[in-house]
Amino acid sequence: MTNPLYPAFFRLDRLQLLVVGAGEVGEEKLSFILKSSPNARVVIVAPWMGEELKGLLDNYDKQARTQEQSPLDEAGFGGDVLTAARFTHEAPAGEWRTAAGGTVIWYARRFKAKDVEIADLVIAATDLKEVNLTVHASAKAARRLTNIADTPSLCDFYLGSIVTRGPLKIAISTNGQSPTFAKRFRQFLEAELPDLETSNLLDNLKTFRDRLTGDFRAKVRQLNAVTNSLLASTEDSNPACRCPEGECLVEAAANRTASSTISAPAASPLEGAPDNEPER
Ligand SMILES: C[C@@]1(CC(=O)O)C2=NC(=C\c3[nH]c(c(CCC(=O)O)c3CC(=O)O)Cc3[nH]c(c(CC(=O)O)c3CCC(=O)O)/C=C3\N/C(=C\2)[C@@H](CCC(=O)O)[C@]3(C)CC(=O)O)/[C@H]1CCC(=O)O
Ligand SMILES: NC(=O)c1ccc[n+]([C@@H]2O[C@H](COP(=O)([O-])OP(=O)(O)OC[C@H]3O[C@@H](n4cnc5c(N)ncnc54)[C@H](O)[C@@H]3O)[C@@H](O)[C@H]2O)c1
Repeated sequence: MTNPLYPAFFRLDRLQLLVVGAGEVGEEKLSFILKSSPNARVVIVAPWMGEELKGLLDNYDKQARTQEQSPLDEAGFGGDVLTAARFTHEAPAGEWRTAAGGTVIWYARRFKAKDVEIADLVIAATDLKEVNLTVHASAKAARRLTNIADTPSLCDFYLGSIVTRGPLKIAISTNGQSPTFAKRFRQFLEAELPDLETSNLLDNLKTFRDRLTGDFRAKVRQLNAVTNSLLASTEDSNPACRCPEGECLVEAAANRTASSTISAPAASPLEGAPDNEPER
């Protein structure tokens, strides 16, 4: 079977999400969306909201009130913080904020075809096939990207299982064949990738990258050289070699990269290292 899916990483602080349905499936989808993108801008339309989802949103809101809000966008690219879209002539039944600058606004009523107009991305998560089909038809007529939860044949995009380790984001899909495998593989990767060390490794690599001078090819050569050991350790199938000196792979790489970062002069210390092709 071929697998022609094309992954991309959305900035949900810059896109407006509409979620139709706020029961069990809505809670499942939104919990993963907000876990990965707590700065998302979400409008929910559903006559009622499940207690679990309410509890989740209340928790985000409580944190937002107790923690200092980060006024600038989380991704660190700068740019304007966009305000959440809303149906201006209607009173929402609930409104929640997150410490990361996200907003969730709930309108307690049935879905209307025009609702899709405020959104870039539309997710239907109701238990009623005819409602999901109406959402699909309205969203597609307005050329919105559409996910009809748990109905692959109607999805423009699938939601994936997500691993976040600092700046590293890994999205997993099984092309719709086994969401349970996607979940298990996420759990496997989460256990394999220690949070702090993976973040440190990437932070060190950024520092190293920022210090590099020279032309593009020279930079690529040096970055390839300093990251080469990551692959070198995995090439050995002996599991003992994946964890040299009792450290896990990423931990060891983070330590090695930290010393390279500290000692990296403007000119390459790594001349003569393997000249790998840039992975582009
Ligand atoms: C990854 C994840 C992301 C998320 O939801 O955010 C996600 N499903 C998750 C869990 C999960 N979903 C289901 C179970 C029950 C066990 C089982 O069936 O396996 C479990 C496991 C559990 O809950 O433990 C039921 C289910 N799901 C779909 C169908 C319909 C069908 O297959 O035809 C049915 C049958 C419904 C029924 O029988 O009524 C379809 C889809 N589910 C997808 C995503 C998309 C494909 C992803 C991919 O390419 O792999 C796709 C195509 C569309 C979409 O929804 O975007 C999230 C894991 C998050 C995590 O833990 O990390
Ligand atoms: N991933 C999964 O497959 C998964 C996850 C959780 C639960 N489930 C199963 O699915 C079953 C149903 O869960 P669910 O979330 O689909 O149903 P649900 O009954 O929990 O929630 C339905 C939601 O749709 C909303 N809704 C109904 N009519 C609407 C309309 N016209 N416009 C807008 N919103 C409308 C309701 O207000 C409610 O918020 C559960 O019993 C559970 O067994 C599956």
